[in-house]
Amino acid sequence: MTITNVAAPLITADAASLRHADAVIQSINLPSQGIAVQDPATAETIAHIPDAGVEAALEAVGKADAAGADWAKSSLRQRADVLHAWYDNLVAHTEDLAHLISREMGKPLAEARGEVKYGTDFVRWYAEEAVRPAGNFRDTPDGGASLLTRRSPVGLAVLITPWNFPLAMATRKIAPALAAGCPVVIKPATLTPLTTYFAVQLAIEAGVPEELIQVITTSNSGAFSEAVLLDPRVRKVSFTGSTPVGRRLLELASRNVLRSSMELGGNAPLIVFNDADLQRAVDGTFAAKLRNGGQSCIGANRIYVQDGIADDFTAALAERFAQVPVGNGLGQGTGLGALIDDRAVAQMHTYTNNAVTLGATLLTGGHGYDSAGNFFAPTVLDHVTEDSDVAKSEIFGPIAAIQRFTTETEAITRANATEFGLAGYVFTENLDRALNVADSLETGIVGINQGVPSNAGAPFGGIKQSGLGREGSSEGLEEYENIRFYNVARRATA
Ligand SMILES: NC(=O)C1=CN([C@@H]2O[C@H](COP(=O)(O)OP(=O)(O)OC[C@H]3O[C@@H](n4cnc5c(N)ncnc54)[C@H](O)[C@@H]3O)[C@@H](O)[C@H]2O)C=CC1
Ligand SMILES: O=C(O)[C@H](O)CS(=O)(=O)O
Repeated sequence: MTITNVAAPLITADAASLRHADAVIQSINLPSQGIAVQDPATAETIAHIPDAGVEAALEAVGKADAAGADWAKSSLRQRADVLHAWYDNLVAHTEDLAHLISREMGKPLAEARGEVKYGTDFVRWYAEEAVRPAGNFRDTPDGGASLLTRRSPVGLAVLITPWNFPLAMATRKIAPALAAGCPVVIKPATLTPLTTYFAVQLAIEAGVPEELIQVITTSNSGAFSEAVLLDPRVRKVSFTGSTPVGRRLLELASRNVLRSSMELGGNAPLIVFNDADLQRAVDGTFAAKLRNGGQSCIGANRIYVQDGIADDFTAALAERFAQVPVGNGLGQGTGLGALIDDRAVAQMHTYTNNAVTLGATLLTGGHGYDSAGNFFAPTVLDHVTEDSDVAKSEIFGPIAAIQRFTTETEAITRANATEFGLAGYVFTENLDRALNVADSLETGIVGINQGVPSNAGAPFGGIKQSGLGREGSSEGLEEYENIRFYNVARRATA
């Protein structure tokens, strides 16, 4: 099979939406011009961001550290009020944020609005969580003393985020850090940095102390992390991105024994049983695969379908994929936007060709477009073999790779045959089977008849080589807290 591009019409950007996005970009205070930021749908340069060196990064550490001294002394109510104000300001700018996300990352405007809802939910959750009383008073088992436990801010946190959810990955880290009383230095991906700059600008407008959140962008992220993670003022690192980079950051974090949160790569299995509700399984798989154009660490990567339902399922899924409108995320009705860069598109061609060469059947898609943008068609491959690259690698794109199975035990064994353990999915109308399979999956997250399991109220994170720690819910706050205890001697006074 050869790499093909087709001249099928792509949806173009709506002029008013482009003007809206570019007006937001103009409103962002970018301290200097260094690195070009491109629109993945058109290859246009839409902004230039600072290219900070080590000196500027360490200066940011100093500013955050200084601002953090007062923030650590703030009352829980003060922290909550500021986070509520930031939430309100973000929500008030939903359209600005959504247009900006679409412009710099490529996702359809409707999905970008969904990300704004998801990302702001983290700020609201930690505004509410900030005042939750934590700690307790207990007696030692043998008496004679009491134990008081309390929580304190872990200290200056370095946050490093990926390009695929430019707002949500930033707020999922900044909000709990602030709620716990910590200052932050955040380094967003240089592919999609503008949303972080804008969101932090809105935070300062809402009353977050000006120097408490420092944003650093740099073309040399390795030098950045080697400098800041070895700085004694830094006490925490929280990273979302690929497992190889996570390993490197953990090596650096080990030097000063930093508290570390790692949200890393995935290879999610999605299992459809014969007793699944067909429509529910197709809808859930469509969402789990095509959300964010498949560029999600929890995206359905290996789709296992039981023999009895497989023909109907694959035909229905292929029909859904074939109907997805492809084009500029700022266009009317776009269902799948541009992928983040041309390397991603080339990778989709390689994955498709490799799978078909090894025996897979291409049911729909499998091609790119004659365009300056990074487009690849929604693709469904059936009868994928286990030695195919798509069966072993994190696809991170709009390719549904379907494999068939016969027994429940076989499906679980194959699903767990990976070093990753972030998310998994199971579709069945049998409650016992759903919970038995969920219990057996070696993942931190399971979607049961549900293709989008993420929620600000849930402790998001992986096991095995998909990461350490959790983000979201009350567990996400503990990542930024030290738990301490006082042992108080007691004696009778009456
Ligand atoms: N577990 C999760 O929640 C998520 C995991 N990911 C994973 O991330 C990958 C795709 O996202 P990418 O941004 O391409 O990942 P990436 O790991 O290449 O980059 C992520 C961030 O780390 C920075 N970075 C890279 N090398 C660094 C270094 N040596 N020191 C400091 N920072 C460094 C990048 O500039 C970016 O800001 C996939 O593997 C995906 O599974 C992506 C999103 C969420
Ligand atoms: O970047 C990702 O893939 C996210 O962590 C997945 S989610 O939390 O947005 O669902």
